[in-house]
Formats: sequence, structure tokens, C-alpha cells
Amino acid sequence: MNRDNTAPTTDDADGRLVAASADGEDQAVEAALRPKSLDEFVGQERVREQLDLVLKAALARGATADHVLLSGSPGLGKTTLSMIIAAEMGAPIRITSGPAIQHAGDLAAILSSLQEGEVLFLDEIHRMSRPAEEMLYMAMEDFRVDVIVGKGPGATAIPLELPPFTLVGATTRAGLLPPPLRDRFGFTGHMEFYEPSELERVIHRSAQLLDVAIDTDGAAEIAGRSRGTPRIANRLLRRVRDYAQVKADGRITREIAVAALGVYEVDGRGLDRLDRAVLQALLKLFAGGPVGLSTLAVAVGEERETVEEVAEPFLVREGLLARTPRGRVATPAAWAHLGLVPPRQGSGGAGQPGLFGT
Ligand SMILES: Nc1ncnc2c1ncn2[C@@H]1O[C@H](COP(=O)(O)OP(=O)(O)OP(=O)(O)O)[C@@H](O)[C@H]1O
Ligand SMILES: [Mg+2]
Repeated sequence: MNRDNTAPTTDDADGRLVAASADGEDQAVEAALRPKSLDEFVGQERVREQLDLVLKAALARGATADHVLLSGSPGLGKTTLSMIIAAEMGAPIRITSGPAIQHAGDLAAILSSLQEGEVLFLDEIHRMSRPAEEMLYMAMEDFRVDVIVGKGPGATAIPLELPPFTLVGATTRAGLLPPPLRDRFGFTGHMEFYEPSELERVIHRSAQLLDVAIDTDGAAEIAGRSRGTPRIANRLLRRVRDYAQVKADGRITREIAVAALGVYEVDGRGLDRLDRAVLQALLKLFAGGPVGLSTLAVAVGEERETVEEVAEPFLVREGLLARTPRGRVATPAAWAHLGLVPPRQGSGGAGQPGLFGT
């Protein structure tokens, strides 16, 4: 289990238009694009309905809402939803993150300054230090912390009562949370990737806020290339808007979206140059595999880690590539996506596909 706070997480932003993590520009515009209420929040029907009940019931009882854990891939709306929770409860929100809490004392300081009913948003909760985590157990369950004063044999624990608060934890790695922590949340919402039709709604909504004209087909085209992720949809929308302003009359149609995303090398399924390079090497050089990760990485001139952590997860999710014990294997969908013909079974697997079977 990776519990090292200083270990860098793979940052796939790195200038990639289809990265799910936020870059500087995203951070600047995201606040303006965030839905402010559950009704405005697109998709995630189940999480939204369940959360709606949790919050309404707490409001009706005049109580503070139960602690909420939100898990899911980057860019799916965890931070957005945490702010909505506070807004729906009419409560202030305090924002911090696991890596920012190095010592239990840091957490004690935050907890002891909370107001009654306040929402504490703890992002990347899986990256908190162990002592802070243990303090959090007691705070969540009994609204109490023990503050240690002094050092060594003379140290004493002074119990401190906390006002009732709602902890909203967010994590991209629910599997890394220790069970005692997971069990202390009254509600866990798992965020799924979005359907293209939902992303279309996100895009129309954002276009309106950004004052960009877009038609139904234009929005559908961008949605289909957004990898199920609202953050990517919003980012592609901004790049297509640039293109529409410079090369056309500013209005986004399907034609404009296709041309713009062609310039940025994001294809019809949301694969970018790196994704396609990996697939192309797998198909053209290794006849669809199986081939070892290291060999594949050398063939595309990238680090092993880049191929494994940046390109592969989406290719696997899309059913274009499979990881098998014998190596990486392309699926029939991969051949179809690149418009290539797979070699016939038992043909030895060498040479150019397309020389075989036709
Ligand atoms: N359901 C949604 N409806 C409309 N917009 C959304 C929705 N979910 C996310 N967004 C938009 O996507 C952007 C990213 O969302 P958010 O920051 O909440 O993701 P996150 O899950 O917290 O990501 P990370 O794991 O990187 O912290 C926001 O700007 C928000 O406007
Ligand atoms: Mg977030």
C-alpha cells in the first residue's frame, strides 16, 4: 500500500489536452464552470439521488449531515460535489488536502477551529499521514480529539470537544483507504465516467457560461472525444472555441469541432498522439502482440512508466488493449479503430498486417 505522502502521483497533465488532471488554465476557469446545486450537477444519477436524500433528511432533522466519501477518477466532479454539499446544507466549507496535513497537530488545528455544521473538504484523503488519520477516526466518530501537550514521559493528552461537522473526503484511489477510515463515512458515492449524452449537456452548459455559440452536432462531436470526463470536455470546448474564433465566425459546428480537434491531434474516440503511437506500434510492429511492456515502450520511444500509466489505462478502458500475463495484446476494436486488418490466426504474426488475409 502506498502511504508515502511525498511520493509523486503520476502527473499525466504534462501539456496533454486529454489529461484528466487539472492544469493551470483549468484551475483558473473551473470555478466559473462549476455547477452550484445538485439540480445543476449533470449525470451521476445514483450518487445524486442518494446524496439528495442524505442531505434533505439531515436538514429536516436540523442535524449536521453524515460524513461523505467521494471516490472516482480525476475530473469527474468530486470537488464540485463537495462544494454543492456545503451549499445545499447552507454551511460554510473549509478546504484542505491529505498531503497538506503532515502532522496530527495540523489536523487538530483545523478541526478545533471548525464551526458547528461546517463542511470540511479533505481532498486526496488517501495521502494523509498515519497519525493524522488516527486522529481523524476519533474526530469523525466522537467529535473529539486528544491534543498531546509536551514531549516524552511528561506528555499529556488533553481531550478537546469538537462541534459537529461534516467531513467530505475525496479520493481517486478508494482502494488505498484503510477500512477503519472507510467505515466511518455514513455515505460513499462512487463517481462513474459520464455518458456522451451527459457530456453534451455539460458542454452546452459551459458554452452558455463562456458565451460561445455551439450547435447540437458540435457539442456531440466534442463529447465523444472527452473520455467520459467533464474536465476534458470543458478543456476541449475551450480549444475548439479558439479555433472557431480564429478560423471561422466563432460558432461551433461539427465541422469546426472535427477540424479543431484534428489540429490538436485528438481523434474521434479521444485518443491523442501518444495513445495512437502505442496502438500503432502494437499493431504494425508486433502484429497485435502479445508483446512485453518494455519492448513496446522502446518502440514508441517513451518511458515504460509513461506507456503503462499515461497511455494504457484509457486504452484498456476503451477495450482497445488488453494486459495479459504474456504481454500487451491489441483487441479487434484496436485494428478497426486504426483502419487496419489483423493478420490471420497462425500466420506467424510477423510482417505488415494487411499483407495477410486480403
Ligand atoms: N456533473 C457535472 N456537471 C457539470 N460540470 C461538471 C460535473 N462534474 C465536473 N464538472 C466540471 O468538471 C471540472 C472538474 O471537476 P472537479 O474539479 O469537481 O473534479 P474532481 O473529481 O475534483 O477532480 P480531481 O480528482 O482532479 O480533483 C469542473 O470545472 C466542473 O465544472
Ligand atoms: Mg478535485
